[in-house]
Amino acid sequence: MLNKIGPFTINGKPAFTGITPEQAAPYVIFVVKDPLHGCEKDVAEEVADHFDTRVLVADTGMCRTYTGTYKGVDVTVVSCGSGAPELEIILMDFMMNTDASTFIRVGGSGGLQEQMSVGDLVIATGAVRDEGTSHAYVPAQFPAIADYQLVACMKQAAERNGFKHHLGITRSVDSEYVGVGRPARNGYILERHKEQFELWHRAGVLNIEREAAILLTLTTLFGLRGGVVNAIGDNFVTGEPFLAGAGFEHAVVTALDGIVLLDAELKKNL
Ligand SMILES: O=P(O)(O)O[C@H]1O[C@H](CO)[C@@H](O)[C@H]1O
Ligand SMILES: O=c1cc[nH]c(=O)[nH]1
Repeated sequence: MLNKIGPFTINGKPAFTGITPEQAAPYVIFVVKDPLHGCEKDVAEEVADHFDTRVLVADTGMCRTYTGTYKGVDVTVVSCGSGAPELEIILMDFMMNTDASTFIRVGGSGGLQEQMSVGDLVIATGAVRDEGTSHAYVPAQFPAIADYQLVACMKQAAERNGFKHHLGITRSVDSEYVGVGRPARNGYILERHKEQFELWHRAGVLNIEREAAILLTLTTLFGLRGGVVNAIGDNFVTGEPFLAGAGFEHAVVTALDGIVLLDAELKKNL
């Protein structure tokens, strides 16, 4: 093959995360560093504060990574930028250089159905691939599906914690404005943007955000375990206004407790 391209590495480590393979746990949580979660400090540190033990593995400025234990299970958490293009490169650092097998996005999203309140959780069973990055990998007909065991374990975790949650489809987009039906500057929005909003609402999609589809496409494509739990930060249908951090802690605990339940289930089947 003419193409002789090699991997991105700096000082022998994966360039974007700076992680060393042996410092990645089998379970990896990805969180977006943006102000929407209402965190005072780096959002990876917020998650790592739940761990029983933790080590700062790397901080490249683009990503901060902690690995530790939570209720006896090894877990890694990475904070990174938002959108599919950024999550792709972070996922590939882990997928190409470590034995991590379970990848979970914990984040925020906009509610698309009236029965959802700000602060509720959506555990995705799958994602609409309305972003661009996943289409570079595999045609649109290929489904972005969450791992059924991981979904079941996160659902059980949410139930045990008494967190109001919904299971269903999350739609990932690239445009947080007209792409989701949110008017841009001067109220700019086209009929097709409004139609798209109606379409996905009627199709029963629960929430919109930007990273679920790339994560679930790649984990499904590469035979890995993927899952997404997003809090509802605002609601397009009821007009309930955005509240920074609403439900984020619940999403974090749902993912962490879900991992503990999944780990026990997998060990039982060994
Ligand atoms: O709430 P977090 O997880 O940051 O993610 C949501 O918020 C971001 C918008 O800035 C989008 O990327 C969307 O996915
Ligand atoms: O809370 C959120 C996050 C992403 N997109 C939204 O519409 N709301």
